[in-house]
Amino acid sequence: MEKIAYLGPEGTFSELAATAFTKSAERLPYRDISSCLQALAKKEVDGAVVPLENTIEGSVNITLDHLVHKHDLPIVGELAIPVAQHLLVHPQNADQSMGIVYSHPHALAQCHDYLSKHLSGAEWMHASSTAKAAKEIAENPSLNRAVIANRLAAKTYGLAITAENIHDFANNHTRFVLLSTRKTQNDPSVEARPSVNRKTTIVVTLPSDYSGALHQVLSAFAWRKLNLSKIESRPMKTGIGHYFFIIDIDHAYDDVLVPGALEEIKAIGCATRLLGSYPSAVIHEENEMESTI
Ligand SMILES: O=C(O)C(=O)C[C@]1(C(=O)O)C=C[C@@H](O)C=C1
Repeated sequence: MEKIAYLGPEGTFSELAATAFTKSAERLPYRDISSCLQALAKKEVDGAVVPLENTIEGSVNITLDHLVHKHDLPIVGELAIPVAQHLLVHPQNADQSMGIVYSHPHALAQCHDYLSKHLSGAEWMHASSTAKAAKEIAENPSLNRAVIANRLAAKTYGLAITAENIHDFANNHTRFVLLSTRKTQNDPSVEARPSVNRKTTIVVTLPSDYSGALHQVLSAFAWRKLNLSKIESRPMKTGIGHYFFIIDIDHAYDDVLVPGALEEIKAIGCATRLLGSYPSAVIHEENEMESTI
């Protein structure tokens, strides 16, 4: 059976996403995103499902940086899943006010407005994942902590939901990617979804002594009418002011115009690297997810 690594323990959004990609695979929880990617690089698993970007919080930098700096692990599919955050407590503490709110930093940030309005006195405490926080308070009811996590975590760890849908913006989605060194470029589970699109993600490094290089990179796509759905700069980590760009193109790599655009970019001295050309789909509502939440 195929093995897929995800950020554990059971009940994370990453697990929900992994299930949405492939229900039949064996899902293996890892303590953090870098361990998931390392497990795939060492071929302990056949694939890894990791978060890339959230509607409210933006990019998951740890994933981007690992894909660019540490590993060569192709993206073979993408799913954006709905992220509904709830406030959970141990059932013994359902009537008490909690002094600490405990969760993954991204989950806390997605509920910033709610927390300032309803739990302004509470301290924020970071956990390695939403489900890790849920598991810990389930095991230690004496901890004076509320947790932000999903419905699956509440069910898995027997916690009470005291406030539902506390994320600050209704349309909260996180893009997850499936990475694999074995699969073909077409992940069949995403390919089979309605409204699937093709996307190509590249990393571009600009030549240092070329003014207007970014303008030229963008115009290589613009005059071919190739739509870009994302462009973001990240530090190269080699010195202040050194950046690379991650660009999402809304077309397949073998789309007739894409190779020409990339050749044009290379001709001005840019280095390019392909992170993947893959099918991409959005799951709009929680009830469209295969797993029970
Ligand atoms: O903690 C989890 O449940 C995760 O899967 C991680 C993570 C993230 O890294 O952004 C994934 C989706 C949500 O945006 C919140 C947290």
